[in-house]
Amino acid sequence: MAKKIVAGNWKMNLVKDEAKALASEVVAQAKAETPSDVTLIMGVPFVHIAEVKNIIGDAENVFLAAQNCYDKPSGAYTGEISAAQLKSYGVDYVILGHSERREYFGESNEMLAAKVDAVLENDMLPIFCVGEVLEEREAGKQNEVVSKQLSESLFHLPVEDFKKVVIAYEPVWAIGTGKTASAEQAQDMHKEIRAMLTAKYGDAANDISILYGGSCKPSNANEIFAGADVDGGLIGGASLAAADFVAISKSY
Ligand SMILES: O=C[C@H](O)COP(=O)(O)O
Repeated sequence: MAKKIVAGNWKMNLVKDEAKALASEVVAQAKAETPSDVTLIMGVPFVHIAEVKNIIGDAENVFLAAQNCYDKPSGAYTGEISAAQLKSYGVDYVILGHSERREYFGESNEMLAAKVDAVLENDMLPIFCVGEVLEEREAGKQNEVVSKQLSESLFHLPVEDFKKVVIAYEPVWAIGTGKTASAEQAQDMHKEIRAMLTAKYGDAANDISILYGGSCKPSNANEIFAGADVDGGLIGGASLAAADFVAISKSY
């Protein structure tokens, strides 16, 4: 069975004291309120990783994610961060292929395949984002787009590695826009994704967590998470308020 996961993506928000305060609130509230079968993840900017790791301490249900990494192991790549460096700070998950990285930093499916490999080689777990832009949705091409993203970045993996991947479906037109996919649209796409994974990897696909992302908040999480193939959420804006983020983790 797929694990229930609520992952926050702080994106490029918060300075040091704000990050420490938010992480402390999340850890305290999650301890008291998040159901024990839900994995809560904070996806934080690189500069906050050490502080947030320290705050998480030995909390049992809260994990740490980075928002990107480079695929090369080390060397003259000024400004980049390797998977091994992230691992050395105790990072558990790495968000890869977010639409903002695809759009603003030109990340291709091929580059992302190499990043997926680097993350897995360093014993961390990728949260791999897929999703279509508005024009693709309006042209009815969402299945084709997502299928290409999955096959070009993930389908080279042997099944034992593939089982470590978390998928996040984020329709780009719903990110930060306040426009959420309907619960039905989310479930339809998640079911399609599950079918694509099953066609490639068989029953192992049933254990893969497929998260929904895009204007998910306490007021709509319950309805979205009710979808049979929706195993949780990748939360942007609402992960910046501890009470909202933890409320979402109770929305199953
Ligand atoms: O990674 C998170 C997603 O981009 C969703 O962001 P949002 O919840 O602010 O729409």
